[in-house]
Amino acid sequence: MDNKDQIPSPCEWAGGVEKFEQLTDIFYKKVLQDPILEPVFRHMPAEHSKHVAHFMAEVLMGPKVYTAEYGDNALKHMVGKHIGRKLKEEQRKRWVDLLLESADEIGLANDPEFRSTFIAHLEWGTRVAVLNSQLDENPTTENEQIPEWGWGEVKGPYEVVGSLFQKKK
Ligand code: HEM
Repeated sequence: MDNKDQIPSPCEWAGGVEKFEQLTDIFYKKVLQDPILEPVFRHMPAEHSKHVAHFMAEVLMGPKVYTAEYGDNALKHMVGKHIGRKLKEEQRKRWVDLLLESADEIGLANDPEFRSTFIAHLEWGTRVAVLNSQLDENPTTENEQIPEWGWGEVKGPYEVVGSLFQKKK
């Protein structure tokens, strides 16, 4: 087997879909206590937290649970939820801060490699959400796939066994 087949996805490395459900569960409890974010999320449906967990896990190359829930237009549905909301940088920043606070509280994997790829996804995703929220129409086309976010430039923790500065062959 090619060695690459044994590399865990970031989702798997972090503990799978359940870990992301745990993360968003505590995160949205904080959101509803937060003066900057509460007005944005006050009408969210009860299942919102789970849906965001499923989306995040799928992006981080986990099982396609979000796609299974919404079908071929899953990405369009997700993007559509942000359209027209006119989100502000202050709200985006607080969203990221509270999510990272929640990650530490539930003991989400905190190795440099996982956190680096995770924060890169959050930076990208939240900035895209703010940009999309300024639009009045959904730019996503039919059947557009949910993006995949891998280990990126840091490679995975599988490369760091033994020594932090081990040379790659
Ligand atoms: C990586 C960043 C983000 C991800 C992965 C994400 C993911 C999602 C998903 C999957 C949904 C749809 C949930 C469903 O299917 O029912 C959603 C809806 C929503 N998101 Fe985001 N989001 C992100 C960033 C943000 C930010 C920064 C804000 C605001 C500060 C935000 C505000 C909302 C709101 C208000 C909804 C609609 C909630 C409702 O149905 O009432 N999102 N998001």
